Amino acid sequence: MQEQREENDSCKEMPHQPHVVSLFALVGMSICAVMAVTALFNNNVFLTSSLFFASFIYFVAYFVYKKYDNVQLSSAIVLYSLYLLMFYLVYTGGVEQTGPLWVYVVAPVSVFIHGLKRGLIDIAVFIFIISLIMFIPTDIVFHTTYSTEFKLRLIFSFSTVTFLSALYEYSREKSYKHMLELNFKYQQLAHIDPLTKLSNRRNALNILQQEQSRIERNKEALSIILCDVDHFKHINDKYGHSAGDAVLVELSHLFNIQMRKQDCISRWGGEEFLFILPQTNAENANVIAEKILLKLNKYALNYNDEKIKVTVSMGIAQFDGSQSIDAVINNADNLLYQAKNSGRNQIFPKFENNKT
Ligand SMILES: Nc1nc2c(ncn2[C@@H]2O[C@H](COP(=O)(O)OP(=O)(O)OP(=O)(O)O)[C@@H](O)[C@H]2O)c(=O)[nH]1
Repeated sequence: MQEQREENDSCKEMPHQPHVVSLFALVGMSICAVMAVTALFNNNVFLTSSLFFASFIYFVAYFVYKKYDNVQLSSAIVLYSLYLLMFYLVYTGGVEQTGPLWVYVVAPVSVFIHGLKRGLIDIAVFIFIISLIMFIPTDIVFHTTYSTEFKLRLIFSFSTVTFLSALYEYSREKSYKHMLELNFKYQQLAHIDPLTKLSNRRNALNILQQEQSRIERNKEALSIILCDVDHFKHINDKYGHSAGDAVLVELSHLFNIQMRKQDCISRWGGEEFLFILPQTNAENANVIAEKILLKLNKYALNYNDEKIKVTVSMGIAQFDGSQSIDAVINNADNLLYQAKNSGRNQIFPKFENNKT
């Protein structure tokens, strides 16, 4: 149970930012539409229709995201239609050979959408194709020619922008991962007791709340055991505070061994522990509590060559969903108090099979 409830224990891949992809689609759609109108005024019919078509494709990308929530398909449409538009602009030269000026958009968009590795592979393929388009001489219609200086400078300056975009993306990914790690660490600190590494009181209460709704649905029994170390002050006074700490850590290991995987063991406070036992009635909880008591009675904890004998007292309360969590905890607390008052090293309530 504890394992399942532990917060994310690994840093996930950086997610694509769906909203930014839809924004790319909107911006692409608007810019292409404006450029198409400009080309229309310049009587460039072929460019006008190509840009209107590109604008429509960006609209499709936006629609796919909004209607079907398909970010991957929407990203692919945005990116590869951008590539096709750039190939077209480099091939034809656009208006007065200014078409290649737009290729710089490709670098940041590629690494943003596909991440560093895949983005750089895409860009390498892109550079290869525009080099082919520019350097391979052809007299096919609409193919424009550029000076060698222009072609080389375009490739070099585009590579520089790619390098800077990759650098930016690298530091963005790094800080994102660092942020996830910090987030994980603080979540751990908020839920785990630093000394024993058990769930803390807050986490135990969360778990009880979740279990309460489950019990209400499934009508299953759940028991809690409130367990307090006997005369712990005496252990601290006799062996020192560090020894007291070591006792708490050792007890936590021992409880972990005795309990089932679905049970939750938490440090309720000071020298007090709370066990949450799902699908367990009070009688069965008593069997587990008995096992712990017997184990401790035969056991002495080792601390700096000293053998420290430890006993615990426990109060068990069954939770059937009709009471409040506070009421069940109070019930267990009262029973623990009775166990203490009856001489400690025992469990309350007493059951038939209670050997103490
Ligand atoms: N070493 C150590 N001691 C702690 C910690 N938290 C609480 N304590 C000590 O636990 C002791 C609890 O003492 P009491 O409440 O009198 O209880 P007790 O001595 O166990 O007596 P009973 O519960 O009546 O059997 C106090 O001395 C606290 O200082 C901790 O994290 N480490």
